[in-house]
Amino acid sequence: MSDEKVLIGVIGGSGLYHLDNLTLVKHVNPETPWGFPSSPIAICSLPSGTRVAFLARHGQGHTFHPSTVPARANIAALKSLGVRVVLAFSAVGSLREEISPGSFALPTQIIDRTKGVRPVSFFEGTTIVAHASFGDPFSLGFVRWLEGKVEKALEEEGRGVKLFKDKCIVCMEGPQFSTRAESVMYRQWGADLINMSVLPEAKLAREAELSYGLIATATDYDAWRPHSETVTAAEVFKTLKANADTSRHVVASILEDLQNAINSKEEGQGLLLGEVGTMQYSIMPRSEQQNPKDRKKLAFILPEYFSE
Ligand SMILES: CSC[C@H]1O[C@H](OP(=O)(O)O)[C@H](O)[C@@H]1O
Ligand SMILES: Nc1ncnc2[nH]cnc12
Repeated sequence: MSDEKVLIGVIGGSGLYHLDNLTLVKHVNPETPWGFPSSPIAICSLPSGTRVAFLARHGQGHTFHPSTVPARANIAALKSLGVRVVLAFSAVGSLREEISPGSFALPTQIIDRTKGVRPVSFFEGTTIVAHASFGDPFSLGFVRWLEGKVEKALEEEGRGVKLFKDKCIVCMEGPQFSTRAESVMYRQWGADLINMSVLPEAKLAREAELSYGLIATATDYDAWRPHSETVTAAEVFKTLKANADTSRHVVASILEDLQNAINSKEEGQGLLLGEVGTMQYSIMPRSEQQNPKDRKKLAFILPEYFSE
């Protein structure tokens, strides 16, 4: 563990590769039992000194495609820096007319359409079995906290970006976009947004007992509209820059309040850090059969349960 703790982690998705509206303090590149993160992590700070650890999900040069993002290393590296709360950003397709490209959304549910090719658990390949609770895949306390703060930040920015709440996101495998039939089916399932990145990231954050919330930034209407062209990368790129500028503004304007909320006993324990302690009830209890090497590996993310 690094001795300089940073409580807040931000994961930037497509188009969001830096937080250059904050001051860069340094880069760190922690090696984890699951390898190195997608890119060195930038520790950035506000003028007040409040710091954030920023990680570009696809690497600085967007070199990882969605199925090969080293999500375990990313989450483990953030946790090793002291991070307790992860605010992730993602470029998403919209499955609803009212969520126009350029809108922001805070999902509270996920439908998994990944294809089993991504490692989804820190416990995979070990002698220790755990079943994390995932009925509410985002940290509801954190999401509810974000709603008002993000809305205020968007109003302050004055570009008219709307915020949608309580939405359901489909995570597909990719890297190709959906067919028209799939896109229509996801709407029938009740989904509102689609991306390729929220899983396994959200699952791994839960296993590491981190609070995790996603700000979904809409770039296109996916492929469900009968009389429109289907989505292309070129279409997505049109809104990426404006969405990234707004995302940076949101981070800068909520950071201080978020740090204070984490530090405040009442809000911090009750709302924001609701996942702390949850893995205690998820790990199968036959600890005498746990291989010491596996315990050491898992102690990297859950020292409370696996340190000697
Ligand atoms: C560039 S379009 C598809 C790509 O964009 C999203 O990435 P991220 O979630 O990291 O912003 C989507 O999930 C796909 O990976
Ligand atoms: N339509 C779409 N499908 C999946 N991921 C996306 N990311 C941005 N737009 C997307």
